[in-house]
Amino acid sequence: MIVAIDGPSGTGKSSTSKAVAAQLGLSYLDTGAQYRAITWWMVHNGIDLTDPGAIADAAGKPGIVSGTDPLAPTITVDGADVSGPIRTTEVTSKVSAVSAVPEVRTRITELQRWIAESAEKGIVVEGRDIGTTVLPDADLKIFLTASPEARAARRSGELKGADVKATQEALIKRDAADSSRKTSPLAKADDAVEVDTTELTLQQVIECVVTLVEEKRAEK
Ligand SMILES: Nc1ncnc2c1ncn2[C@@H]1O[C@H](COP(=O)(O)OP(=O)(O)OP(=O)(O)O)[C@@H](O)[C@H]1O
Ligand SMILES: Nc1ccn([C@@H]2O[C@H](COP(=O)(O)O)[C@@H](O)[C@H]2O)c(=O)n1
Repeated sequence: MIVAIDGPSGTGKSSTSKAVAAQLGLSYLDTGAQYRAITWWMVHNGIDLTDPGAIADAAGKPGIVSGTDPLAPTITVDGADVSGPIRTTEVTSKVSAVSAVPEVRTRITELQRWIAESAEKGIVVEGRDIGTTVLPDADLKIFLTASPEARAARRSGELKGADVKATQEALIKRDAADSSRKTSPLAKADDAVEVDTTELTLQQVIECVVTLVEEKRAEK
């Protein structure tokens, strides 16, 4: 069972995917963490992120490993735990420039496909292009949405009182960059089920996705 969950920033992909995977005994892959990890490495190593050529040249250098236990997901770069550093505002503001570079996407996509193929009990993979590009044959594709206001309120709550307006502007800017890049942009696959989470609690979204997975399992 391969489940692809895509959608814009702050729609609840990570929270939902982790909970669904844990509940159903599946592995879990946070593909955003991989793009964040490669971005962190580039910042750390002084790569000029305004130069796509420099990003492309460096794309193959960091060794990125994702742990896929939904109860304790991990991400390392060259053996170092970067789960904290990849969540800084600096990495968040720079990740779209790195993830837009085709050489970065080719490398990370290969890694994601290998991880999905190796997941013996099945996997929930979340990101922006999983249903369209990475795993177009996934058994179930979900596209989560929510209003910009709801997403900004959720993120500001998480960032302990961050300004809601500034948070909303930042996430709209990141979504615009991710949706407009040439190589595998953020997009809903034609056969994905769209779930608008604006008026739903996280628990309701989890239940909805669990039901959809169980229906697919019953069909197989
Ligand atoms: N339906 C919901 N109702 C209220 N809060 C929610 C809901 N879904 C998720 N959240 C909260 O919103 C925040 C963002 O959720 P999450 O990190 O899962 O989103 P995401 O889509 O993975 O974001 P990103 O793509 O930026 O990583 C978290 O604090 C989460 O607990
Ligand atoms: N499949 C994906 C997943 C993510 N990205 C890029 O990574 C950024 C961070 O993602 P988060 O889910 O951790 O917020 C995101 O803004 C994209 O630039 C991607 O390109 N493809």
